[in-house]
Amino acid sequence: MILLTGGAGYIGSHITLALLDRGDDVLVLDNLSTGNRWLVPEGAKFVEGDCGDTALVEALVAEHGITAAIHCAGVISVPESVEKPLLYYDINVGRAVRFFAAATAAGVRHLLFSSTATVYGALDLDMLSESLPMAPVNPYAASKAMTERALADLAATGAANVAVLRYFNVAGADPAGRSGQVSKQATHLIKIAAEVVTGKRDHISVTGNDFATPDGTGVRDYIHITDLAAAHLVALDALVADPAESLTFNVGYGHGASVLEVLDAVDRFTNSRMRRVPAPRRPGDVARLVADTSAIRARLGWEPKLDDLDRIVADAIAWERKLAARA
Ligand SMILES: NC(=O)c1ccc[n+]([C@@H]2O[C@H](COP(=O)([O-])OP(=O)(O)OC[C@H]3O[C@@H](n4cnc5c(N)ncnc54)[C@H](O)[C@@H]3O)[C@@H](O)[C@H]2O)c1
Ligand SMILES: O=c1ccn([C@@H]2O[C@H](COP(=O)(O)OP(=O)(O)O[C@H]3O[C@H](CO)[C@@H](O)[C@H](O)[C@H]3O)[C@@H](O)[C@H]2O)c(=O)[nH]1
Repeated sequence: MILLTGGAGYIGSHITLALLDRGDDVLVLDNLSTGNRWLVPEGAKFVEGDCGDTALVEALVAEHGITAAIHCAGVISVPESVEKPLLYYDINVGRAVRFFAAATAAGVRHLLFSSTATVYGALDLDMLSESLPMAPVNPYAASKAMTERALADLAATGAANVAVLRYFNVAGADPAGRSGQVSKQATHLIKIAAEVVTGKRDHISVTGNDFATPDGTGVRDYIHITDLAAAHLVALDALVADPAESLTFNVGYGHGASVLEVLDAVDRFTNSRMRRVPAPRRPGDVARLVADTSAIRARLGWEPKLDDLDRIVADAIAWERKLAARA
């Protein structure tokens, strides 16, 4: 049985689906702070609780014979982290460390952690490779970098082996429509654009047009959620196959799109033009984040299947329409 925190959220629910699809047993632990109970896929066990609750985590590991843990629970917004830094250190460092301590104390030997491309900071490079030093420039990124460091130190003791996956910009939804992103206050570009398409909002703000990029807007490496989820399965298998090895991988496609290119893709899909309103840069934002993906491809044999911005946008909008019909 695999323990997965944050499984009532966007990414965790898709990883749960991927694990269940291949026949693994999954126990989801989530405090529903941003997640939704109805997003936890049927077939997974669910416990409502905090990942930093040591007694609860130890009891769950013992009761369910947990062998591996995937830690997706966390707070995720760069601008919010600038406003509320200590919340980010509390949840993404404090509670994460307590979670890993409790899990390993109770006997879990394989750990997988949701990290982020933003740990690289504001390097002006075409591609970011895992060999670069972490240089976070906002509290969200710093919180993830600290937990990465704690896990490296833990792995060095031999208590567990660890896979750190540095996600680039995750978007889209399960192609079968079983899950997708649900946000009370969306902050992600493609999610917000999809809300404009369904009429939940009347415009999109383009936050910054003076970055050092070809069209002045931020460039990101958008990856389909289904490809991201698949990376967790192969990473988990690698941890189990070689308990002496720990791994750190970028998970992206290796090419970027600007904000304007993303909005063009949405307009292509709807065959209309959404209202674009210029807005100031958001605090903490960097110009460009694009993955060097050679390591995960070479070591894990991971290959994307849905590497297509139009496909990502189409799946995001299909999910948004489903949510709108549900409301
Ligand atoms: N969305 C992205 O583009 C992206 C990119 C890089 C990394 N990440 C990381 O992926 C992970 C998942 O992100 P997401 O987009 O699915 O966000 P999300 O908000 O949809 O999911 C997070 C889940 O964690 C739960 N949670 C939060 N604090 C908790 C706690 N203390 N105990 C138990 N559960 C708790 C929430 O209720 C929610 O269900 C995060 O760690 C995030 O930093 C996301
Ligand atoms: O209404 C909006 C929202 C965003 N943007 C821009 O769109 C780009 C992408 O922004 P967003 O979708 O919010 O993603 P990021 O700020 O890049 O952060 C995401 O991607 C990171 C990995 O790169 C993750 O670590 C974070 O958790 C996740 O929120 C940036 O240039 C933003 O300035 C806009 O122009 N208008």
